[in-house]
Amino acid sequence: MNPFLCFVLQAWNPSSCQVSSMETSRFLRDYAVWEINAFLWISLITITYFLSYKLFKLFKLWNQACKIPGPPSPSFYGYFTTLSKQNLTEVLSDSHEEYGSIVKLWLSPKQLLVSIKEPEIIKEMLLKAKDKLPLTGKAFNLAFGRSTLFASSFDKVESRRESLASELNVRLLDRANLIATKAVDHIMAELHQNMTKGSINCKMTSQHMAFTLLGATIFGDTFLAWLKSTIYEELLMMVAKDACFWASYSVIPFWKQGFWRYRRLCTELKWLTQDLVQQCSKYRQYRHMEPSANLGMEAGVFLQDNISLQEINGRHNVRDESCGNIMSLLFHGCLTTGGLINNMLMRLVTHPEIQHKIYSEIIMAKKGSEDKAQPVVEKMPLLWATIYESARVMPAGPLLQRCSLKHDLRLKSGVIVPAGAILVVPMQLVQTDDSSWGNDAGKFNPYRFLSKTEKTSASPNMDASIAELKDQRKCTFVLKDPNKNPAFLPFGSGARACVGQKFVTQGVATLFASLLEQYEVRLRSGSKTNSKPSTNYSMSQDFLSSELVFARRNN
Ligand code: HEM
Repeated sequence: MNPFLCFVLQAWNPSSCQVSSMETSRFLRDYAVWEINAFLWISLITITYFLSYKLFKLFKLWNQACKIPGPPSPSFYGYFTTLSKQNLTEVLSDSHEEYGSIVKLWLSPKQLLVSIKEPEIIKEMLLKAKDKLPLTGKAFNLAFGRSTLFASSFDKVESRRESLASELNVRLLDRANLIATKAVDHIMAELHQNMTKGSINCKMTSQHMAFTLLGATIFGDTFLAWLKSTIYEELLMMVAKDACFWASYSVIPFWKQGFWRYRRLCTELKWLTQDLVQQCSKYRQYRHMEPSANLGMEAGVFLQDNISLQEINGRHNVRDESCGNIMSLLFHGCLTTGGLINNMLMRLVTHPEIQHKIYSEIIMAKKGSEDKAQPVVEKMPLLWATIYESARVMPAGPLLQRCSLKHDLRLKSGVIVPAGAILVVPMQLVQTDDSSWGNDAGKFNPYRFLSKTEKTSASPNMDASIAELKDQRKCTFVLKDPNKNPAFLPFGSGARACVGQKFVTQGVATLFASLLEQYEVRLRSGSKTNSKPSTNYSMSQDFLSSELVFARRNN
């Protein structure tokens, strides 16, 4: 019988008054022992259940993973140690060659990576797997605070993605030319100034151009007039650089001074973002404007329409989330757009014949246009083809990554990828694969995105973005839709595809139309670079950070 129950029954018995104090203390000791035993048993059962569940999941993972082809693990710790010495894309390239279009790689006994190289299966996977790796969301969260655009779970980002996509692709696209032209004028003025110093660094300049283009898009004129933009750009890049490192700690490293220094930088960045948002709101109130009535979106999509400055100051949740979204978007946009601009500049200096043809195209398009001040980028197919080809040969990142956090992923081919496994698409392998791109897949050739036609008038089948060019031989080139090739993935695809694709390509086209009309871009003599960079899997840093000269044209 329960000792506590015995004690209560004895308490009803009058003779129990003579129970000695010794018996009472023995009873209390027994009772304590009983309670401790019960607690230990419950803990043991819970821990055993928890461990068995984990073990069951591990066996299930191993069992499901056995059916996916791939190289055996080099050690108990998987490929993790090997990958620090060898490039992951090279390892995946060898594995795909040996094991086919879907391969697995053990990163650790619990961490399975599945790589897919076949374009049709990739499309299917990118549609079905809607979550991103938890580490990515954690890094964004640590650096920029709560964000509803780059979180790992799809449920958290779905609605904000939609509102941003409609803002960028519906409301702003009509005015994308105008926004880019304003930003480009600003960039060109800075470029004129910098050229007095001689050459400029390609990588830094590209990043700055991307930052200005995006800032003007989100904040409009206010951004272009904002005095703190230079310090903001530096701080944004500093914060972004170390985000993954600090996020990789599973416990916050509060004992490290470096971590607190990093947190201070993050706070400073947030204050600056708030300052910029407030400048925008003041400007809007002063001009009695609707959000987005100015050139850019005036942070309207983030701040939600009709929120006044006082409200913004009072509603911390709205402000924190909006700031997180603005900072993460600026970071993602700057890094990717800067990379694309950098890559394009370098391709143009190493392929002067293409630069020359784009210049002829710009002059011809301008001659046929009524508005001489606005570059008519729709009439420049070679320029668009160069953008797509640059994005193809050197994508913004080596991998597209996804995961399905809750459910196993069943592919039509019969392969089942267990929940929680890391799914990756090796971008350089897919985008330079001979079977999708032909024998010259490794070469930079923008003409692969153009088809020749003898007709000089526009075909009725052309879509809006398709334009035509008459070159010296009077033949016409028509731009193909790059997204028709399932192996074209610089902006991803499926549920988490980039929402900025249309907008950013329009902006970059406007930027280069103005830039190449006014300048011929050359490598500074003596600047070190491969004259024809190859698309090997490790990008050449020499190639990416060369010194350039912008020589003014005599138009
Ligand atoms: C050259 C420039 C850019 C490139 C190459 C690029 C590329 C990408 C890629 C590869 C992804 C992941 C797609 C996937 O996993 O399927 C992505 C996501 C995203 N991009 Fe971009 N991007 C660029 C510029 C921009 C710009 C300018 C914006 C907005 C102004 C933007 C907004 C986004 C957003 C919001 C996501 C996150 C989608 C999500 O996680 O659900 N991107 N981008």
